[in-house]
Amino acid sequence: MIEVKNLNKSFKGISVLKNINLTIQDNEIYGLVGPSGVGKSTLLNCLTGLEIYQSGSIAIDGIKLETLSEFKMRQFRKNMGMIFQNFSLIGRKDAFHNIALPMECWKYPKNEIKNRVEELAELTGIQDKLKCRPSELSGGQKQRVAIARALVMNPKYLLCDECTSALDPKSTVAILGLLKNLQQKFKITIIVVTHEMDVIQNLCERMAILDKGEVSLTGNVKEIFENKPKELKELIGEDNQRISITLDIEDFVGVQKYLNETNTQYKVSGGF
Ligand SMILES: Nc1ncnc2c1ncn2[C@@H]1O[C@H](COP(=O)(O)OP(=O)(O)OP(=O)(O)O)[C@@H](O)[C@H]1O
Repeated sequence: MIEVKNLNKSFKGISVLKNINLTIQDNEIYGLVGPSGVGKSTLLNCLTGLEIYQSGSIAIDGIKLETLSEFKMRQFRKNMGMIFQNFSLIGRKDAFHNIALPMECWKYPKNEIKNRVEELAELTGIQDKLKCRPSELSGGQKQRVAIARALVMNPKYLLCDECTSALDPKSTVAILGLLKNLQQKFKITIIVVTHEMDVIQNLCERMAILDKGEVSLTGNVKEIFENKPKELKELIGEDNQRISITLDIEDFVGVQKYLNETNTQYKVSGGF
């Protein structure tokens, strides 16, 4: 379980995350959404210990990250897989060695690495691509390599930062299906940062909306999209729709009646 309490993070005195409180349960798929620049990636980086924070606390399975030494933090990071929009693969290595990289860094025996890479390649559907370099793969295949690499150390958490934003709709659906299957197979907790509301609705059970560095709303995805609270409307731009129409005075009376009956806000300006 991830528990974020009163988290504050700033860069060079400029506050980015303000008093963030979040709880993410084991084995759930949790969505983080919010306008560009609101601090979503920064929050993910705080969760993986890649960014320090000025105050507050992040406890993952009861371990407070702010208390970990550098060595313990490195050990802890084995538990956190990450995938990104740009895949972050190493261009000169083939898919096999991209996936194997974390295990090689931790000096696992070669046969163990081979077995694990082949198992994950099969699960992610790239068993015939292991000798290909990233430049020889499609976007969807690159993301499958990145997912396999993120899971190679058998992490408990998988953090996805805009992981389908660079993919076409068909590849997006395939990757979302793959993530769901892997979540069930390995019983991992997945945190998804995205701009795509379809991704949230298709993949996540609960979600948080970040606004101006703060959590403006948390809750069940289905309920939030059914009830459309103002926080969601603001995010998807439905709160503020303005249309401008020109009417003859005779027509205006009927339209005005309708606007009043439907509680629609309007402004009248006259002219010839
Ligand atoms: N290393 C850094 N140094 C200084 N400022 C940073 C750094 N990283 C991020 N920021 C700033 O922190 C704010 C939040 O950035 P972040 O990337 O977390 O936003 P985001 O919500 O993920 O945005 P997007 O949806 O566009 O990816 C931005 O104003 C950004 O410029």
